[in-house]
Amino acid sequence: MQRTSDINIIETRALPSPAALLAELPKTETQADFVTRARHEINQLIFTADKRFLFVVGPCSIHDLDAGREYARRLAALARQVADRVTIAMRVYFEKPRTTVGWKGLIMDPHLDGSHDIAAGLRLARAFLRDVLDLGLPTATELLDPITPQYIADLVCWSAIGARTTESQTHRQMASGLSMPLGFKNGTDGSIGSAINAIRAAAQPQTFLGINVEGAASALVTRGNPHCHIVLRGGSAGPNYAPEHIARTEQLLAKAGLPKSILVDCSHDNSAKQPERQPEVLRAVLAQIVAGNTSLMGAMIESNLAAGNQPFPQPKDQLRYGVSITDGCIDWSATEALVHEIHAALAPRFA
Ligand SMILES: O=C[C@H](O)[C@H](O)COP(=O)(O)O
Ligand SMILES: C=C(OP(=O)(O)O)C(=O)O
Repeated sequence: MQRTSDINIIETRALPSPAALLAELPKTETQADFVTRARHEINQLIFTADKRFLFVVGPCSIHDLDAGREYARRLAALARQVADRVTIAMRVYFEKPRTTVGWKGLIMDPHLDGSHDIAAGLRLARAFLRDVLDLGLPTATELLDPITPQYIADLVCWSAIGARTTESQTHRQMASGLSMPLGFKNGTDGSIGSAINAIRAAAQPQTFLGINVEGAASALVTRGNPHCHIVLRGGSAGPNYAPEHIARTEQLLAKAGLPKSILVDCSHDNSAKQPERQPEVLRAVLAQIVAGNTSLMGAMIESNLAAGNQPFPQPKDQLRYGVSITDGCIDWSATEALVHEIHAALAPRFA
């Protein structure tokens, strides 16, 4: 008989079930309480008149756990200094969507060598999330593969669906079952409509194919996630954080009957992929808030210990410490200065 399936599958590697990984790396009661409180606080910031600002900041991707932990320690200390006006969540990004191909993140290729040891990647990701939570820092990540959440979502305080997947039904269904506040990015072409449709779809009950905690193929029936909002990240036509873009987004949200809650990603097409331009985007957002805007709830920045990025792939022992292997980032001192700038800019709101 002619073979008609698996013609292009070379190998199938079994993974531990989510239940097995959760048992191996359980969360503590303290971590569960912290995640619950952080999600609640972020929801307050995004969906109510709470005056505090959500700042999602951290590396474009985590590839070196020691550098990631050093970054997290510094960020946790900084977060405590500004907590009265700014809630900081760390970008703990383990899954990278690629325009064509490239390294797909720590979960997919933790050894950075193309061996794609996903079981190790899931284990490292889970352990790292626990470490960040133990520092008292809320965790933020992009959820890309629809199976990944079963392994790590219990440790995630805020999540994003990226520009390349906001239009995907699979991701909207997944979002409808997630327990944390979640931002849908506008499309890479700049389309706001796909993110608004995504928020509406994710708010509805959905039934979709996935795995249960034992790893068995299952139909997952969701309640709908009421805590989804838009993230403006610019698009191929240019940035979308200026007052006219914000006003247009507010109009479209209102027309769709959605809360006017917007987070601006200062990176990607909002900074023409030039990391050093992120501060100017953030300052433009702050200026709008100071001028009275009430729909801008927060911002995101890609930041690392050191500035820029480095070519990848390259031999692991030649990688520079604290430098991104995906998108370029601003360095620690610029990040620290920006956080204090946000805190100072918000002073009139709290006067
Ligand atoms: O934030 C990360 C990148 O912009 C995204 O993963 C796409 O990267 P690429 O265009 O280099 O593939
Ligand atoms: C991939 C990312 O962003 P976007 O989906 O906006 O390109 C990201 O924030 O890492």
